[in-house]
Amino acid sequence: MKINGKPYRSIWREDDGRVMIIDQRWLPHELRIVELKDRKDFADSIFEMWVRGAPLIGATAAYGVAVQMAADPSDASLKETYEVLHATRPTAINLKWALDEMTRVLEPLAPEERAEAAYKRAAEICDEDVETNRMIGVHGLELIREISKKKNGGRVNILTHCNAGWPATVDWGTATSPIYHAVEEGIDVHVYVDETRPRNQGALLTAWELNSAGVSHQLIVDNAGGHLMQHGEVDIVIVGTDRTTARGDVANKIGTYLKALAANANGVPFYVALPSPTIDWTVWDGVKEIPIEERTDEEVTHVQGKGPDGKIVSVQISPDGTGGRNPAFDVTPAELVTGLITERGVVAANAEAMAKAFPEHAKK
Ligand SMILES: CSC[C@H]1O[C@H](OP(=O)(O)O)[C@H](O)[C@@H]1O
Repeated sequence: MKINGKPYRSIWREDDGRVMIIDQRWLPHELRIVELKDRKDFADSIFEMWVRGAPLIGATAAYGVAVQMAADPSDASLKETYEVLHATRPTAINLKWALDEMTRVLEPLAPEERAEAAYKRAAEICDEDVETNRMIGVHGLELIREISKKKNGGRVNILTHCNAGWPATVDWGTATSPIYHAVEEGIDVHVYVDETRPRNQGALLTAWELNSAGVSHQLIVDNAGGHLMQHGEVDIVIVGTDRTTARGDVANKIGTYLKALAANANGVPFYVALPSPTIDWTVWDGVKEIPIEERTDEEVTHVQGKGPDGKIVSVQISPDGTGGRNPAFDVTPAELVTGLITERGVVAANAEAMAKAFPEHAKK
């Protein structure tokens, strides 16, 4: 996507070999581009959310393996790197998917061949993510186009939660890709952006990218979505996911489940933009089986923003002595999901439809 007219990906490798990211902790107020130099940088960048979003976490881990292979391509190093990076965040399955993929490619190679092969595969994973998300946009556009036609070209109101946009991926985003494709086609689209406490990925990142792209949008508090749906002001909900099970249960940022309940109660279609590396074919019941990351109290008791002097500050919003509980994700059961927007098309949220769309993964 473009920032001030200049195209960016969220992670890239410079011609001189350095791996660069946009440190998202400072957006939208500061664009800080940093090099990830060693394995610790990569682990810190994922755990501390300099980069975040399931597909981007996977892409970052892939490059983390490559940088480590350049430092030490031994079997022990490859195994330890898998463990170190895998331990950073538990919910997004793309992390394990990318580490498994890098291991699959590198394990059979002689150590001296591993660094070059790792960088090549990491770059492919990034390019594949971009194309996957573009296709999610192409298929999701159909849904928006249908609503627009039903409204005789009237404005299509879309609600999204957290940031499943360009900063959550290498490019395009997943939930935002259909939006960008619809705007490119000239469809009148308006996006209600959930702020998404506690880290406000919606307020800080989704609003920023939509603003940069000139897409009509308004920021809303997390608790306003149900009201807007009750009053017919939301035509479709499109969210991302960090892990979707083989039967279509969807783990996504905390609060997604509540939006799905409200959508279901008000007859609003609830779609999940789902790149296939985010499907965990090994789990069935998302509520029982998907590990939900618990993050720090401070993310709940404090909020970050730009102070009067323009500096980014974190302020305490709750009394001294008040602790917090901070589950970072929840699981929306498949029965609340209208459909899964994948790179291969819109698929019903059930095991049979998913296996048909991705036969290479269907249990034999
Ligand atoms: C396209 S995946 C985006 C997904 O990741 C976010 O979580 P986090 O910001 O904590 O990495 C959120 O669940 C988004 O929907």
